Amino acid sequence: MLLSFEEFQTFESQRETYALFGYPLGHTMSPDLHAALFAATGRDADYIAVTVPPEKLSDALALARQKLAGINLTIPHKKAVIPLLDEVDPSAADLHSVNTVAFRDCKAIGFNTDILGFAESLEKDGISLRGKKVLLLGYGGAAAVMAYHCLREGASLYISGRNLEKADALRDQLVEVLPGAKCFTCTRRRIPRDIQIVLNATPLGMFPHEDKSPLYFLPHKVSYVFDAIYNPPVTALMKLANPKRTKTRDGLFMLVMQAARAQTIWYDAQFADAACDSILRRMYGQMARKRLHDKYHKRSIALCGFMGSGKTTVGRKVARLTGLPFIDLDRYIEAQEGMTIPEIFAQHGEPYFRDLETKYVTEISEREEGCVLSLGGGTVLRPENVEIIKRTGLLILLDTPFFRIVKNLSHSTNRPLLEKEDKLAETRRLYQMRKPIYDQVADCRVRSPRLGEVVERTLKSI
Ligand SMILES: Nc1ncnc2c1ncn2[C@@H]1O[C@H](COP(=O)(O)OP(=O)(O)O)[C@@H](O)[C@H]1O
Ligand SMILES: O=C(O)C1=C[C@@H](OP(=O)(O)O)[C@@H](O)[C@H](O)C1
Ligand SMILES: [Mg+2]
Repeated sequence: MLLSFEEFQTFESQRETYALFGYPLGHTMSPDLHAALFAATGRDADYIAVTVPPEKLSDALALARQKLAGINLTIPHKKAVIPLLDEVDPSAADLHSVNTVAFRDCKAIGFNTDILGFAESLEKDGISLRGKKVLLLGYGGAAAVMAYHCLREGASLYISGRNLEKADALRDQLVEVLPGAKCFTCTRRRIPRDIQIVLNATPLGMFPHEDKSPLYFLPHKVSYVFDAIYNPPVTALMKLANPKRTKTRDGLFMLVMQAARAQTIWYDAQFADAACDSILRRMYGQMARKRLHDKYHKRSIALCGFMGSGKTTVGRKVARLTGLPFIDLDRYIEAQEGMTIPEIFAQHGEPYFRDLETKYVTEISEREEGCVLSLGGGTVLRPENVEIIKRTGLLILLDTPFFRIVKNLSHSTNRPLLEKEDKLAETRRLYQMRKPIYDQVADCRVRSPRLGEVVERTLKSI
């Protein structure tokens, strides 16, 4: 729920309620994210977003003390709220940045959980900072959080960005609160060659300017890239990394964990790793759905690929994570025709089945409501079908390695095309014939033998 300040003045909470204050507040994932976290701990609580203009922050905080159980703050309130609070946690005070306020014993106490979110995101990837040479791109609020954590953990930090004076100002602010910290600034041309970790806290590469990157190449010793951006989930900077040598991480897990830690502060919420991972996957699902509309102007996701590549299995999971309805074309045809696929092939032959595919693909594509549509392995071989699918759908290829496809098909009995004496030879023959067509028609592709990875990569490919 998004409220204006005026609406918030008359707002009456039905149950324990938390809020995000910001200005302006466009699209924010926080209400959905906090709702998912409340659900994970079984907390009966609401989370709302309130547009609070800077001059109303003091009034809004006074109202919050009466109506709310806790608040989060975003731009431009993180610093401005500090003089209005009764107490401020030392890290938040050092950073001049409060993103979480708890109301305890009639006191408003400020914390910064962005630091915790960043720390837990690095921890998830097993990254230790002690003694590492770290390059930080940017000098704004997110950069300050990341720099503070790196320096506290004993990294040598190089801050770079377009405006070196601002980088110098951030360095001076940090060295003042962390005396002895190894903090330097450098122009983009003087980046040390032996940098091991790169952190992006600039907005360069954020949707819709996805081709922008704060660097053109990575120093050759870089083993980890963290980008605070989460739309897109894979930024141009992250794409510079060679996956064999360099791990990458986008900013979504940091976002999830700063919210989780706010709930820990508010009501001592504890989250199992599995619960956070499951919420992270759902957030990737929501982001994929948003990008499907905003970037591609489509309402559906269609999965293509060879028989046994995982279209049906992956499609069902992608549907659950995006919240879109799921349709498997083969099951849809079977339900409409009252016959199984092998029965249709046996009684009417393949050309008849292909006409049914065109008929039902048209029907499904014309629906107002979008869906995740798992196609049959042969559906995209007809150019007409591809054209129909792409009118409303983004076509993603599950480019599953051949060895995995063969394993997946080993127990299959309901694929009439493979009912040949030498099933493996026929599988290979069809695969080699079709592979160039799949490659040609797909908008995006996902290649991995591991099912869990395929689902997440499918969402991130959008
Ligand atoms: N990457 C994978 N790893 C392990 N099993 C998989 C993988 N992809 C698919 N499977 C399994 O292979 C079988 C066929 O998958 P399915 O989703 O029916 O493929 P398709 O719809 O593309 O023909 C299913 O039993 C599924 O669980
Ligand atoms: O590749 C094909 O031509 C076919 C694939 C099957 O779907 P799956 O790809 O889901 O197995 C099914 O549509 C039919 O047996 C024909
Ligand atoms: Mg299938």
